Amino acid sequence: MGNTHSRSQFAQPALYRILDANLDRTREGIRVVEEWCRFGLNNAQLTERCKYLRQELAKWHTPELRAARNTPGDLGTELTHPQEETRDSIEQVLQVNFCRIEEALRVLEEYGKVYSTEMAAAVKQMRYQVYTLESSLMAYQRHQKLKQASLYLVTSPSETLFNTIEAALQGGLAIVQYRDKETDDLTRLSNARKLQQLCQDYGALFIVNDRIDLALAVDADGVHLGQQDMPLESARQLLGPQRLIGRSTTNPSELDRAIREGADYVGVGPVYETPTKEGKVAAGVEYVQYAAEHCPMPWFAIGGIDTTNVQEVLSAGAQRISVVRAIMQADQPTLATQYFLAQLNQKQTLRGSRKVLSNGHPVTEELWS
Ligand SMILES: Cc1ncc(COP(=O)(O)OP(=O)(O)O)c(N)n1
Ligand SMILES: Cc1nc(C(=O)O)sc1CCOP(=O)(O)O
Ligand SMILES: [Mg+2]
Repeated sequence: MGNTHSRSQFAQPALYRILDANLDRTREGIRVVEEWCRFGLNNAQLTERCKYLRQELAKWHTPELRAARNTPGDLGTELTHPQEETRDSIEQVLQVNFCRIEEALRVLEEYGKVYSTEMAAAVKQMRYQVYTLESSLMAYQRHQKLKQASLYLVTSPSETLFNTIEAALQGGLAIVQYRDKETDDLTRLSNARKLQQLCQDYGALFIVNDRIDLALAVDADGVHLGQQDMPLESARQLLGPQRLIGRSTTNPSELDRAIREGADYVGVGPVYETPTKEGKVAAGVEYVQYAAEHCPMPWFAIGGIDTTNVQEVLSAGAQRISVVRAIMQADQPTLATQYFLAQLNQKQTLRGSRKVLSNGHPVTEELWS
């Protein structure tokens, strides 16, 4: 490689082996991520970005470096850690591999400075590109899950919090929001951590109500903010582009503002009066109808929804609902979850072939994505 610096006879084989091993490590890690972008997400743009990075790295993987390989003499091949042998989820596979890629790029950059300053500079750029790729991929995954989710459980304080949530997750629940206005921060932090882990184990999104600091502390997928909570612009600055932000809306003007301000999803309600949010006037099914015709991003009808009225909410145009009591207080949260999901799925299937709204306008959410 050009711009090669002098090095001792003794150090050269070791240097080449380090570069060769870390070029391999980086390319393999990128390939793992690439396969998910291609086959898991079907996302051509992300797949292309991985492929580009692999090809850029390959340019530096010269015969000279490959020739230094000495696998039988490499002590590292025998060193494994039990944590390397299992992965709980696809998210973990991706996280571990991004970590591996970033570490290996850092090694290439540092040792590359002895080998070729050009290589070190190129690898540094790649490391930044990998950070951006990781953010884009995580954001994309979250948005995909959000789009696919139709039932959203907002928690209430409960003696059986974790059992109830796990039971609902077993029933197929796709989003959980931790909402707790009663306990102290230490308990909140501990509860949020456990719920985040539980949701990750089941591949569900985990959102924290009101508290951006708590969401960041437990690496939640996002926050839910009401009209009296933090403005969206400040929340976005704190959370960055890759986490989800939900906004409560009660009327068309709040909805329009949430859309303009870049909310990822909105709550639409309360559809009915509810003891869970005492004193809040019902927005009614009329507002659900309005949202169905005007909301371009995922939205969840919320407030007083249970098994007796869910059909009315779906008939008004809701494709997604959010509940507290109907699952948190159900005798069998798994069955309650499955019941709501079945109602929602039935609605989706019926709507499947209809690509226009009752007023003849195209289905707006399809245009949004
Ligand atoms: C999905 C969803 N929609 C609406 C709300 C209500 O949020 P907010 O108005 O901030 O009220 P509190 O929940 O903080 O009492 C929600 N939490 N989730
Ligand atoms: C947390 C919350 N937000 C609402 C809103 O309209 O913004 S209604 C609501 C409570 C919903 O509880 P339940 O399902 O028990 O009626
Ligand atoms: Mg709030």
